[in-house]
Amino acid sequence: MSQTKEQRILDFVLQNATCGDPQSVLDNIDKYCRLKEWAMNVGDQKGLILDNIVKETDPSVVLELGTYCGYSSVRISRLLKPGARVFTVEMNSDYAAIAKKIIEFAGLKDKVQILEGSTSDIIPQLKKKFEVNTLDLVFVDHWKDKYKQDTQLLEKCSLLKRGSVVVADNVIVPGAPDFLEYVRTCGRYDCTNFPSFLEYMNEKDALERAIFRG
Ligand SMILES: O=c1[nH]cnc2c(O)cc(-c3ccc(F)cc3)c(-c3ccc(F)cc3)c12
Ligand SMILES: [Mg+2]
Repeated sequence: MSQTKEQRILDFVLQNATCGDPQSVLDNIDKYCRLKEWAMNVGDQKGLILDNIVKETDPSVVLELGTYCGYSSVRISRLLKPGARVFTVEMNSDYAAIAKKIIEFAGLKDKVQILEGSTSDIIPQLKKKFEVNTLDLVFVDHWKDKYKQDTQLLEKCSLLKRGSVVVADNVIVPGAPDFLEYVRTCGRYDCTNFPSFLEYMNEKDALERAIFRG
């Protein structure tokens, strides 16, 4: 059966990265996607900004919307203290299967739980089914048209507390203008834009950090 791009990324990692070494997994995904086939990982440049936000936040409970191949799950969970957890939501089961293998190869399976399904269905289940109280960090990186509605759903489900940090990828390319307008004007978030570049390209992109005021 012909391989998918995501299977080729996994194979490259398995053949070139070091088992149990998250940084080598990240470096090899970046190498493959820069030199061979572009893919929608947050990448090394925006990834460094995300690293700094994770280190500043030192979260115990992280929610990621959009797992893809697991690159940012590895990126985030490699920085977490013992006992801290990442819940990552992916609706594409082929992507989820690849991500599971990449996260396991990186040695991070005990820190990351992949939840397969739609964010609209899973977010309302986090408290009762996954024993989540509130979220310390949310990385929004799934689909531009769902950023605003899912952020409002997090509020509605009382999953954000004062100081909860929401970080969104791609707020320039492809852009999420309704999300940006909402978090910047609704009065419930302190927003900061972090200009960078689209992964593996010279196009301008940015992360937006929106800290919930409670
Ligand atoms: O959808 C995305 N989710 C999460 N991160 C993404 C990302 O980091 C980058 C892109 C992206 C792709 C192609 C391009 F020219 C510019 C940007 C996308 C995306 C946008 C529209 C699409 F039709 C399919 C993919 C996503
Ligand atoms: Mg992205």
